[in-house]
Amino acid sequence: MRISVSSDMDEPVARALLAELRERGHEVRAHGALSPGDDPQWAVCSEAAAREVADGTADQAVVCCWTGTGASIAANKVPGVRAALCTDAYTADGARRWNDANVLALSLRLTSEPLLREILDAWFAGAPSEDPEDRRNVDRTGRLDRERTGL
Ligand SMILES: O=C[C@H](O)[C@H](O)[C@H](O)COP(=O)(O)O
Repeated sequence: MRISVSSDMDEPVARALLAELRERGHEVRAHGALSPGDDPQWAVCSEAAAREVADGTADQAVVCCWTGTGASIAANKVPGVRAALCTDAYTADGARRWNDANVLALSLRLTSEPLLREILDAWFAGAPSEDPEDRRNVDRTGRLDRERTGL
């Protein structure tokens, strides 16, 4: 899978995320503090990673900041993006299953390396639910994108 990764801080867990994704065979593109010369501000690098999902350059993205809040807010402003701030594996599984989330947001502060691996296991094992009610909910969030973009 092609995964865009952003972080506003060059923290050990963000480096571990890059390594873990590469070890799992993903093609990784880094943004922000993980890419020399990039603007590391969370609003900028999270948007850059999320836009790659929206335009099809990436299949998914993982966006990180200290709390995960700014990264998830910025990513969710990009039409077509459904970013989920996940602090545990159960939430990551639900985000893929029920919300068809295509961007994983992580807190650099809360996510230890073992927890990171659990979250990634659940995220990549999860597939979107085919339950019609779940689909209706996800589709309805697309209506908000259309309202904002006029498309
Ligand atoms: O939501 C925002 C994030 O948690 C940022 O990572 C945080 O604001 C970083 O703050 P500073 O750059 O002041 O350390």
